[in-house]
Amino acid sequence: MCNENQYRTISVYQSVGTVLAHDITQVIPGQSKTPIFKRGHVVKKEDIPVLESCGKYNLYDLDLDEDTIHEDDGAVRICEAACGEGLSWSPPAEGKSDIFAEMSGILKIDIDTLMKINSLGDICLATRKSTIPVAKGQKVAATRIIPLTIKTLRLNYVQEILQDSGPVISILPYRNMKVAAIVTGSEIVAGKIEDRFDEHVGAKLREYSAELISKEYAADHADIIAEKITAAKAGGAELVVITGGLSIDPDDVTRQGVRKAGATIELYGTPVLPGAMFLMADLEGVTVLGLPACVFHSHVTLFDLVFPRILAGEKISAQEIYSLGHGGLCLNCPTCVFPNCSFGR
Ligand SMILES: Nc1nc2c(c(=O)[nH]1)N[C@H]1C(S)=C(S)[C@@H](COP(=O)(O)OP(=O)(O)OC[C@H]3O[C@@H](n4cnc5c(N)ncnc54)[C@H](O)[C@@H]3O)O[C@H]1N2
Ligand code: MOO
Repeated sequence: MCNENQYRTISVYQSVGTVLAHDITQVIPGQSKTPIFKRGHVVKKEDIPVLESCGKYNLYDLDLDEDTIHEDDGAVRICEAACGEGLSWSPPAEGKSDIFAEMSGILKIDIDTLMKINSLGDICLATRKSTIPVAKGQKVAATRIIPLTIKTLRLNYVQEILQDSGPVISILPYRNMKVAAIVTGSEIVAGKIEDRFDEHVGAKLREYSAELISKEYAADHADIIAEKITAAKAGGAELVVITGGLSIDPDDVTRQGVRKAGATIELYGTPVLPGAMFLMADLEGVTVLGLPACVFHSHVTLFDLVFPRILAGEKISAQEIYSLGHGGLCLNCPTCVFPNCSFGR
């Protein structure tokens, strides 16, 4: 650990003229937690009662040698080593730097390396959950060292781990994707039920700036659905979304249509609610998603977990979707805070 001689203690009553070795925090329970004095502040007579009110009776007068790194510099060095492209960080306050997304996309965390770093015990790297969609400017992580100072060698070791692994935190940006929609349902084709695609699924495509290149209606016939899928691919779709017809009625023939189009069904049936009847298929490199009608009445479904990741270029396996059963139950809260909840995490 650190050389004891570097940590001289001074009574606050004799501290006038002392340069503060670190930010000093004032906590007012239930109200605020702010650095009331910053590192480098020169203590004045009138500061003494304020320091007392924060419960500070002694201060450090640090004398760091070149083998020792201050907490503020430590935080910055961890940010530099842990962050990939598309991230920025705040100047340290109270020894901690916050890390922000510089672009919208999918947050990726190298969980194994994160665990390695945090298991060292004197480094804190706290992140949001991997694979959540984040918007430009959102906080995604924060870091600090635990002691006030750390040996340079120790931080060099952290940097070596990160050099070997590559960035622990990165953002996969969304691509502009051409999406074709096929809305199934003979009742919709006949005009008996008004199509609500645009306000539900369409809104989500717009939210992520995906390009809706076509929207076709298909009655509940496998051949018609297959034709529409073939045409969507020929029309340049990179992703085909088909709604409805995915549960257990005789009229639910979307799956048969996908098969007739020649696509390979990678997944039908999931442990995620809403989204149990979700389908995922591949048609010569074009992803085909079957969205059960829950997308028309639930604010959030499995589609919200999968769609942004596809836009970011990720290939999601059936096995990964099966693993979502743990955390796969949406509680349909009156005020939805997704993705900041346990759904799909
Ligand atoms: N006995 C069972 N009932 C249900 C099961 C089940 O396994 N056993 N599965 C449930 C699940 S899970 C889902 S999800 C729903 C819906 O499944 P489908 O994808 O087959 O939905 P549809 O039958 O095609 O439509 C249901 C309902 O929604 C209306 N709809 C469909 N598309 C649109 C649209 N574009 N705009 C407006 N409304 C639309 C449609 O007219 C139907 O009224 O099944 C559960 N039930
Ligand atoms: O596919 Mo359904 O969600 O379980 O509504």
